[in-house]
Amino acid sequence: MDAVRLVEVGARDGLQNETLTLSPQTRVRLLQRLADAGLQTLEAGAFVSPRWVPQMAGSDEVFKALPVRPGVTWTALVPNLKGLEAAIAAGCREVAVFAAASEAFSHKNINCSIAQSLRQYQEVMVRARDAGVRVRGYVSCVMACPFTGPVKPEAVAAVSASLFGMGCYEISLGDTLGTGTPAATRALIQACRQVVPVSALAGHFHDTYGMAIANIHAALEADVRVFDSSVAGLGGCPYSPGATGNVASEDLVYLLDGLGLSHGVDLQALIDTGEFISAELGRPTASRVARALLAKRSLGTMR
Ligand SMILES: CC(C)(COP(=O)([O-])OP(=O)([O-])OC[C@H]1O[C@@H](n2cnc3c(N)ncnc32)[C@H](O)[C@@H]1OP(=O)([O-])[O-])[C@@H](O)C(=O)NCCC(=O)NCCSC(=O)C[C@@](C)(O)CC(=O)[O-]
Repeated sequence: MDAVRLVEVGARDGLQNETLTLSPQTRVRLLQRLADAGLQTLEAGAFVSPRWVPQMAGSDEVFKALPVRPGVTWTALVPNLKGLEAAIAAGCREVAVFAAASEAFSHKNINCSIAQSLRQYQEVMVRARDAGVRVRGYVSCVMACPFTGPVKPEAVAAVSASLFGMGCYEISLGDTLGTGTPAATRALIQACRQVVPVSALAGHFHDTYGMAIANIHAALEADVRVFDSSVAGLGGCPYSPGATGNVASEDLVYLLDGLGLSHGVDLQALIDTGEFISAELGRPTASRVARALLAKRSLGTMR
Protein backbone atom coordinates (compact mmCIF):
# COMPACT_ATOMS: atom_id res chain seq x y z
CA MET A 1 0.00 0.00 0.00
CA ASP A 2 1.21 3.50 -0.82
CA ALA A 3 2.30 5.32 2.36
CA VAL A 4 1.82 8.91 3.48
CA ARG A 5 3.82 10.58 6.25
CA LEU A 6 2.03 12.99 8.58
CA VAL A 7 3.85 15.84 10.31
CA GLU A 8 1.81 16.80 13.36
CA VAL A 9 2.07 20.56 13.90
CA GLY A 10 -0.71 21.06 16.47
CA ALA A 11 1.59 21.71 19.42
CA ARG A 12 3.41 24.46 17.49
CA ASP A 13 1.50 25.91 14.54
CA GLY A 14 -1.73 25.11 16.37
CA LEU A 15 -1.02 26.39 19.85
CA GLN A 16 0.92 29.47 18.71
CA ASN A 17 -2.33 31.03 17.59
CA GLU A 18 -4.63 30.05 20.44
CA THR A 19 -5.58 32.86 22.81
CA LEU A 20 -4.90 30.65 25.83
CA THR A 21 -1.22 29.91 26.46
CA LEU A 22 -0.83 26.36 27.72
CA SER A 23 1.80 25.32 30.23
CA PRO A 24 4.80 23.31 29.03
CA GLN A 25 3.44 20.36 31.09
CA THR A 26 0.13 20.35 29.17
CA ARG A 27 1.98 20.65 25.87
CA VAL A 28 4.11 17.64 26.81
CA ARG A 29 0.97 15.62 27.67
CA LEU A 30 -0.51 16.56 24.30
CA LEU A 31 2.65 15.53 22.44
CA GLN A 32 2.91 12.22 24.30
CA ARG A 33 -0.70 11.37 23.46
CA LEU A 34 -0.16 12.26 19.81
CA ALA A 35 2.89 10.00 19.69
CA ASP A 36 0.86 7.25 21.42
CA ALA A 37 -1.68 7.65 18.59
CA GLY A 38 1.06 6.74 16.11
CA LEU A 39 2.34 10.11 14.90
CA GLN A 40 6.08 9.94 14.37
CA THR A 41 7.10 13.45 13.38
CA LEU A 42 5.82 16.10 15.76
CA GLU A 43 6.55 19.81 15.99
CA ALA A 44 6.90 20.34 19.71
CA GLY A 45 7.70 24.04 19.96
CA ALA A 46 9.40 27.11 18.55
CA PHE A 47 12.58 28.86 19.66
CA VAL A 48 11.37 32.28 18.61
CA SER A 49 11.13 35.54 20.52
CA PRO A 50 8.57 35.18 23.35
CA ARG A 51 7.75 38.83 22.73
CA TRP A 52 6.59 37.92 19.22
CA VAL A 53 4.88 34.61 20.03
CA PRO A 54 4.26 34.27 23.80
CA GLN A 55 2.42 30.96 23.35
CA MET A 56 5.72 29.24 22.49
CA ALA A 57 7.60 30.45 25.58
CA GLY A 58 8.91 27.51 27.57
CA SER A 59 9.72 25.41 24.49
CA ASP A 60 13.02 24.51 26.17
CA GLU A 61 11.07 23.00 29.09
CA VAL A 62 8.90 21.05 26.64
CA PHE A 63 11.93 19.55 24.90
CA LYS A 64 13.70 18.73 28.13
CA ALA A 65 10.62 16.87 29.39
CA LEU A 66 10.01 14.87 26.20
CA PRO A 67 11.45 11.35 26.34
CA VAL A 68 13.49 9.75 23.60
CA ARG A 69 11.00 7.47 21.84
CA PRO A 70 12.18 5.05 19.15
CA GLY A 71 10.84 6.12 15.75
CA VAL A 72 9.57 9.49 17.04
CA THR A 73 11.13 12.84 16.08
CA TRP A 74 10.29 15.97 18.09
CA THR A 75 11.07 19.06 16.00
CA ALA A 76 11.17 22.84 16.58
CA LEU A 77 10.85 26.01 14.55
CA VAL A 78 13.92 28.29 14.62
CA PRO A 79 14.17 31.74 12.96
CA ASN A 80 17.90 32.30 13.42
CA LEU A 81 21.14 31.09 15.04
CA LYS A 82 19.99 32.16 18.49
CA GLY A 83 16.95 29.94 18.14
CA LEU A 84 19.04 27.06 16.83
CA GLU A 85 21.47 27.27 19.77
CA ALA A 86 18.55 27.23 22.20
CA ALA A 87 17.04 24.23 20.40
CA ILE A 88 20.32 22.32 20.51
CA ALA A 89 20.78 23.14 24.21
CA ALA A 90 17.29 21.73 24.87
CA GLY A 91 18.21 18.45 23.13
CA CYS A 92 16.36 19.03 19.86
CA ARG A 93 17.67 16.92 16.95
CA GLU A 94 15.57 18.37 14.13
CA VAL A 95 14.53 21.95 13.41
CA ALA A 96 12.61 23.84 10.75
CA VAL A 97 13.50 27.21 9.26
CA PHE A 98 10.71 29.31 7.79
CA ALA A 99 10.96 31.66 4.84
CA ALA A 100 8.10 33.32 2.97
CA ALA A 101 7.22 33.75 -0.68
CA SER A 102 5.96 37.26 0.12
CA GLU A 103 8.18 40.17 1.17
CA ALA A 104 5.44 41.80 3.25
CA PHE A 105 4.77 38.62 5.20
CA SER A 106 8.49 38.04 5.76
CA HIS A 107 8.81 41.48 7.35
CA LYS A 108 5.70 41.02 9.53
CA ASN A 109 6.63 37.51 10.60
CA ILE A 110 10.38 37.65 11.15
CA ASN A 111 11.21 41.33 10.72
CA CYS A 112 13.49 40.97 7.69
CA SER A 113 13.37 40.57 3.90
CA ILE A 114 13.26 37.19 2.17
CA ALA A 115 16.90 37.58 1.08
CA GLN A 116 18.01 38.45 4.64
CA SER A 117 16.12 35.45 6.02
CA LEU A 118 17.80 33.15 3.50
CA ARG A 119 21.22 34.50 4.51
CA GLN A 120 20.39 33.80 8.17
CA TYR A 121 19.26 30.30 7.26
CA GLN A 122 22.59 29.63 5.49
CA GLU A 123 24.28 30.26 8.86
CA VAL A 124 21.73 28.06 10.61
CA MET A 125 22.46 25.24 8.11
CA VAL A 126 26.21 25.37 8.72
CA ARG A 127 25.83 25.20 12.51
CA ALA A 128 23.08 22.55 12.28
CA ARG A 129 25.27 20.37 10.06
CA ASP A 130 28.13 20.63 12.59
CA ALA A 131 25.76 19.67 15.40
CA GLY A 132 24.19 16.79 13.43
CA VAL A 133 20.75 18.44 13.47
CA ARG A 134 18.42 17.87 10.50
CA VAL A 135 16.72 20.91 8.99
CA ARG A 136 13.35 21.11 7.28
CA GLY A 137 12.32 24.24 5.35
CA TYR A 138 8.97 26.01 5.23
CA VAL A 139 7.77 28.43 2.61
CA SER A 140 4.79 30.47 3.82
CA CYS A 141 2.19 32.29 1.69
CA VAL A 142 2.45 29.83 -1.19
CA MET A 143 -0.96 30.86 -2.54
CA ALA A 144 -1.51 34.36 -1.20
CA CYS A 145 -0.15 36.92 1.22
CA PRO A 146 -2.52 38.45 3.79
CA PHE A 147 -1.01 41.88 3.07
CA THR A 148 -0.35 41.93 -0.70
CA GLY A 149 -2.64 39.32 -2.28
CA PRO A 150 -1.96 36.48 -4.73
CA VAL A 151 1.50 34.91 -4.88
CA LYS A 152 2.85 33.35 -8.08
CA PRO A 153 3.97 29.68 -8.07
CA GLU A 154 7.30 30.82 -9.57
CA ALA A 155 7.99 32.98 -6.50
CA VAL A 156 7.35 29.95 -4.28
CA ALA A 157 9.56 27.73 -6.44
CA ALA A 158 12.43 30.24 -6.18
CA VAL A 159 12.37 30.26 -2.35
CA SER A 160 11.89 26.48 -2.25
CA ALA A 161 14.93 26.01 -4.49
CA SER A 162 17.04 28.23 -2.21
CA LEU A 163 16.06 26.31 0.94
CA PHE A 164 16.55 22.93 -0.72
CA GLY A 165 19.84 24.06 -2.24
CA MET A 166 21.22 25.07 1.16
CA GLY A 167 20.45 21.60 2.56
CA CYS A 168 16.88 21.46 3.89
CA TYR A 169 15.88 17.82 3.48
CA GLU A 170 12.22 18.66 2.83
CA ILE A 171 10.28 21.76 1.80
CA SER A 172 6.85 22.26 3.33
CA LEU A 173 4.63 24.46 1.17
CA GLY A 174 2.45 26.56 3.47
CA ASP A 175 -0.91 27.87 2.35
CA THR A 176 -0.83 30.18 5.34
CA LEU A 177 -4.04 31.96 4.48
CA GLY A 178 -5.93 28.87 3.32
CA THR A 179 -7.10 30.48 0.06
CA GLY A 180 -5.74 27.74 -2.22
CA THR A 181 -7.88 25.60 -4.50
CA PRO A 182 -7.11 22.23 -6.15
CA ALA A 183 -6.25 23.92 -9.45
CA ALA A 184 -3.88 26.34 -7.71
CA THR A 185 -2.38 23.41 -5.78
CA ARG A 186 -1.66 21.54 -9.02
CA ALA A 187 0.01 24.64 -10.50
CA LEU A 188 2.05 25.11 -7.33
CA ILE A 189 3.34 21.52 -7.23
CA GLN A 190 4.05 21.63 -10.96
CA ALA A 191 6.24 24.74 -10.50
CA CYS A 192 8.01 23.48 -7.38
CA ARG A 193 8.81 19.99 -8.67
CA GLN A 194 10.88 21.59 -11.44
CA VAL A 195 13.39 22.68 -8.78
CA VAL A 196 12.86 20.29 -5.83
CA PRO A 197 12.16 16.53 -6.22
CA VAL A 198 8.49 15.89 -5.51
CA SER A 199 9.55 13.31 -2.89
CA ALA A 200 11.04 16.23 -0.92
CA LEU A 201 7.88 18.39 -1.06
CA ALA A 202 5.26 18.49 1.71
CA GLY A 203 1.83 20.12 1.80
CA HIS A 204 0.81 22.45 4.65
CA PHE A 205 -2.75 23.59 4.15
CA HIS A 206 -4.73 25.86 6.43
CA ASP A 207 -8.47 25.30 6.24
CA THR A 208 -9.74 28.90 6.33
CA TYR A 209 -11.83 28.50 3.16
CA GLY A 210 -12.64 24.81 3.73
CA MET A 211 -10.37 23.77 0.86
CA ALA A 212 -7.61 21.95 2.74
CA ILE A 213 -8.82 18.38 2.14
CA ALA A 214 -9.52 19.09 -1.53
CA ASN A 215 -6.04 20.61 -1.88
CA ILE A 216 -4.43 17.60 -0.20
CA HIS A 217 -6.26 15.33 -2.62
CA ALA A 218 -4.92 17.36 -5.54
CA ALA A 219 -1.40 17.22 -4.08
CA LEU A 220 -1.69 13.44 -3.59
CA GLU A 221 -2.63 13.12 -7.25
CA ALA A 222 0.51 15.15 -8.03
CA ASP A 223 2.61 12.58 -6.07
CA VAL A 224 3.14 14.52 -2.81
CA ARG A 225 3.25 12.05 0.09
CA VAL A 226 3.97 14.22 3.16
CA PHE A 227 1.36 16.46 4.81
CA ASP A 228 1.35 18.70 7.87
CA SER A 229 -1.78 18.71 10.03
CA SER A 230 -3.00 19.81 13.46
CA VAL A 231 -5.01 17.69 15.87
CA ALA A 232 -8.49 19.21 16.29
CA GLY A 233 -7.56 21.69 13.53
CA LEU A 234 -5.83 23.88 16.09
CA GLY A 235 -4.28 27.16 15.27
CA GLY A 236 -3.48 29.59 12.50
CA CYS A 237 -0.67 32.09 12.26
CA PRO A 238 -0.31 35.14 14.53
CA TYR A 239 0.97 37.22 11.58
CA SER A 240 -1.77 36.15 9.16
CA PRO A 241 -4.96 37.93 10.27
CA GLY A 242 -8.08 35.84 9.81
CA ALA A 243 -6.32 32.58 8.97
CA THR A 244 -7.74 29.58 10.81
CA GLY A 245 -6.01 26.35 11.77
CA ASN A 246 -4.34 23.69 9.72
CA VAL A 247 -6.27 20.85 8.24
CA ALA A 248 -7.35 18.68 11.18
CA SER A 249 -5.22 15.56 11.55
CA GLU A 250 -8.40 13.53 12.11
CA ASP A 251 -9.84 14.70 8.76
CA LEU A 252 -6.59 13.93 6.96
CA VAL A 253 -6.45 10.40 8.44
CA TYR A 254 -10.07 9.79 7.43
CA LEU A 255 -9.28 10.89 3.86
CA LEU A 256 -6.21 8.64 3.69
CA ASP A 257 -8.22 5.68 5.02
CA GLY A 258 -10.83 6.29 2.35
CA LEU A 259 -8.13 6.31 -0.34
CA GLY A 260 -6.47 3.15 1.03
CA LEU A 261 -3.22 4.97 1.79
CA SER A 262 -1.31 3.80 4.86
CA HIS A 263 -0.28 6.29 7.57
CA GLY A 264 0.20 4.43 10.87
CA VAL A 265 -2.12 6.64 12.93
CA ASP A 266 -4.95 5.38 15.15
CA LEU A 267 -7.96 7.58 14.33
CA GLN A 268 -9.78 6.87 17.59
CA ALA A 269 -6.76 7.75 19.73
CA LEU A 270 -6.33 10.92 17.68
CA ILE A 271 -9.97 11.93 18.24
CA ASP A 272 -9.59 11.35 21.99
CA THR A 273 -6.45 13.50 21.98
CA GLY A 274 -8.34 16.21 20.08
CA GLU A 275 -11.02 16.08 22.79
CA PHE A 276 -8.37 16.42 25.48
CA ILE A 277 -6.69 19.48 23.95
CA SER A 278 -9.98 21.15 22.98
CA ALA A 279 -11.13 20.84 26.61
CA GLU A 280 -7.83 22.34 27.79
CA LEU A 281 -8.39 25.28 25.45
CA GLY A 282 -12.09 25.59 26.22
CA ARG A 283 -13.07 25.45 22.55
CA PRO A 284 -14.79 22.90 20.32
CA THR A 285 -12.76 20.75 17.93
CA ALA A 286 -12.50 22.07 14.37
CA SER A 287 -12.32 18.52 12.99
CA ARG A 288 -15.49 17.62 11.11
CA VAL A 289 -14.62 13.92 11.32
CA ALA A 290 -14.15 14.13 15.09
CA ARG A 291 -17.45 15.99 15.51
CA ALA A 292 -19.32 13.41 13.42
CA LEU A 293 -17.80 10.38 15.14
CA LEU A 294 -18.21 11.87 18.62
CA ALA A 295 -21.88 12.56 17.88
CA LYS A 296 -22.29 8.96 16.75
CA ARG A 297 -20.53 7.76 19.88
CA SER A 298 -22.80 9.79 22.12
CA LEU A 299 -25.82 8.20 20.42
CA GLY A 300 -24.25 4.78 21.01
CA THR A 301 -24.06 4.05 17.28
CA MET A 302 -20.29 4.30 16.73
CA ARG A 303 -18.99 1.54 14.51
C1 LIG B 1 12.99 36.45 14.26
C2 LIG B 1 12.75 37.40 15.40
C3 LIG B 1 13.40 36.93 16.67
C4 LIG B 1 13.31 38.74 14.98
O1 LIG B 1 12.87 39.74 15.87
P1 LIG B 1 13.69 41.10 16.03
O2 LIG B 1 12.98 41.91 17.05
O3 LIG B 1 13.94 41.67 14.70
O4 LIG B 1 15.04 40.48 16.62
P2 LIG B 1 16.38 41.12 17.05
O5 LIG B 1 17.45 40.30 16.44
O6 LIG B 1 16.38 42.60 16.86
O7 LIG B 1 16.34 40.82 18.62
C5 LIG B 1 15.34 41.41 19.44
C6 LIG B 1 15.25 40.61 20.71
O8 LIG B 1 14.79 39.28 20.42
C7 LIG B 1 15.75 38.33 20.89
N1 LIG B 1 15.77 37.18 19.99
C8 LIG B 1 16.26 37.13 18.75
N2 LIG B 1 16.11 35.89 18.26
C9 LIG B 1 15.52 35.15 19.22
C10 LIG B 1 15.11 33.81 19.29
N3 LIG B 1 15.28 32.96 18.28
N4 LIG B 1 14.54 33.39 20.42
C11 LIG B 1 14.36 34.22 21.47
N5 LIG B 1 14.73 35.52 21.45
C12 LIG B 1 15.29 35.97 20.32
C13 LIG B 1 17.06 39.08 20.93
O9 LIG B 1 17.95 38.45 21.80
C14 LIG B 1 16.61 40.43 21.40
O10 LIG B 1 16.36 40.37 22.79
P3 LIG B 1 16.62 41.65 23.74
O11 LIG B 1 18.07 41.96 23.57
O12 LIG B 1 15.71 42.75 23.20
O13 LIG B 1 16.20 41.16 25.09
C15 LIG B 1 11.22 37.58 15.66
O14 LIG B 1 10.66 38.22 14.56
C16 LIG B 1 10.50 36.29 15.87
O15 LIG B 1 10.72 35.59 16.87
N6 LIG B 1 9.61 35.90 14.91
C17 LIG B 1 8.96 34.63 14.97
C18 LIG B 1 7.53 34.81 14.56
C19 LIG B 1 6.83 33.48 14.51
O16 LIG B 1 7.17 32.52 15.19
N7 LIG B 1 5.80 33.45 13.66
C20 LIG B 1 5.00 32.30 13.50
C21 LIG B 1 5.67 31.31 12.61
S1 LIG B 1 4.47 30.48 11.66
C22 LIG B 1 4.91 30.69 10.06
O17 LIG B 1 5.81 31.42 9.78
C23 LIG B 1 4.17 29.94 9.05
C24 LIG B 1 4.35 28.43 9.06
C25 LIG B 1 5.80 28.02 9.26
O18 LIG B 1 3.59 27.85 10.13
C26 LIG B 1 3.85 27.84 7.73
C27 LIG B 1 2.44 28.28 7.36
O19 LIG B 1 1.54 28.16 8.20
O20 LIG B 1 2.25 28.69 6.23
